[in-house]
Amino acid sequence: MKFAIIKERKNPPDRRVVFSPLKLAEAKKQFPEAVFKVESSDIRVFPDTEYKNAGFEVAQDVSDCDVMIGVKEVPIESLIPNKKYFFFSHTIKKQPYNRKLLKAILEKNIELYDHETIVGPKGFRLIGFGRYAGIVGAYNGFRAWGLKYNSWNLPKAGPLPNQAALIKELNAIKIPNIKILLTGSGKVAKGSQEMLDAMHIKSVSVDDYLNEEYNEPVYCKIDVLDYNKRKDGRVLNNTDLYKNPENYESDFMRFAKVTDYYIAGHFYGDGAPFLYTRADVKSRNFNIKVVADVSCDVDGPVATTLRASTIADPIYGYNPQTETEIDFKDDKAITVMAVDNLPCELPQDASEGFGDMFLKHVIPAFFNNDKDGILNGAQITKKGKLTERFSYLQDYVDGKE
Ligand SMILES: NC(=O)c1ccc[n+]([C@@H]2O[C@H](COP(=O)([O-])OP(=O)(O)OC[C@H]3O[C@@H](n4cnc5c(N)ncnc54)[C@H](O)[C@@H]3O)[C@@H](O)[C@H]2O)c1
Repeated sequence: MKFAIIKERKNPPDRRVVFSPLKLAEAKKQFPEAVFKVESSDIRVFPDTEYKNAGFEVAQDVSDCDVMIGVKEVPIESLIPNKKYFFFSHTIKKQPYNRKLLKAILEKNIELYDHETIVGPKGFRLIGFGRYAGIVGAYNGFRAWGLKYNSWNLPKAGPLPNQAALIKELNAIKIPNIKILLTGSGKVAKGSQEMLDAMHIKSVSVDDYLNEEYNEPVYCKIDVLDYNKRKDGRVLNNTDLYKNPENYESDFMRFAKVTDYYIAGHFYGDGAPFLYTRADVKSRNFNIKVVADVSCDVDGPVATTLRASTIADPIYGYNPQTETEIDFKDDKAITVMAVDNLPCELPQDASEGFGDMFLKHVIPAFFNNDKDGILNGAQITKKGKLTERFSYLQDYVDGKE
């Protein structure tokens, strides 16, 4: 089996790669029978020379390989017919902008496997970048705070080499005695928490957070049952909320009253109460000044997020009275950082993590007859047709919806 690590061609460029030179060497060691070839790239976070030095062939032409492994969508003109491809295709939610791509994949008899559709036996995704989003999101929020209040001037995350460098920057500034709220219990929240802990910011309980004053910065990490309550007053469990969101209402304002900097790292389930609405933000009890919205559900549960922002221009202001965007430095503004592709700002670490996940969960399937059904479950197209699991995309491909 011959695998190609392909060049990213999407714009703006994504510097991540599925295998760093180090992880590719690990893959080769574990699977000596596999051949790995690297397509030359001048935008990848690891230069060609590092792959060459690790003993891999780097070439302009990888059309002799069987399996093409990339990160983002491959432009139609670069798709090589009759190959297997792995990348984030952004087609499974019928995204209109990628309809032509999926059509071309079928026409070119390509077997498409999407990183998003690679799931374990319980249906959980095996490839995800939440942790890196949480790491960069927390950092970007502190950066936004410094710019808003002219208290420090942190560099952007993208040009810094790795998480350790972000932590070094944060540890060189003096955070005032603010209260920091973090929502979520998954990978994003964990990534943000890593940063707060690395800054030695004290973690406090919900009760203390709501009631105590501190002469140091503190943070509180909360989950769904902290910021939602059942309308009938009963206290049940997370599953009850996931299953019956209509029985709940938001209990977020008690946190908004005391919070200065809010990091949104939760997963928002459809039908759940909004954490805070535009009306809530108008309240005198809403004291949040900076929001790093990593969850980034636009015009929804975190009402200050009017739109996703970009790595190039990550920060904007929200005017609570007019419910519109203003300069984030304006006195009236709540400052919002809502970049929706944060892992791209940490390409080196995210690539190392990508390789770990891909080597653990996907590469073995090529050599064990796919005994756990990883490839079978993730496959979107086969012999010019949609697979059964993805047959719901037929109308989308045909341009009927
Ligand atoms: N801005 C970015 O660049 C970026 C990058 C990655 C992820 N995200 C977003 O961040 C959010 C969190 O991602 P993650 O990787 O931490 O997710 P995750 O899958 O690791 O964690 C989700 C958590 O939510 C819980 N959960 C499951 N169903 C739920 C429901 N109905 N309501 C509330 N909680 C539920 C799960 O038990 C789990 O603890 C997602 O909305 C994701 O799209 C944003």
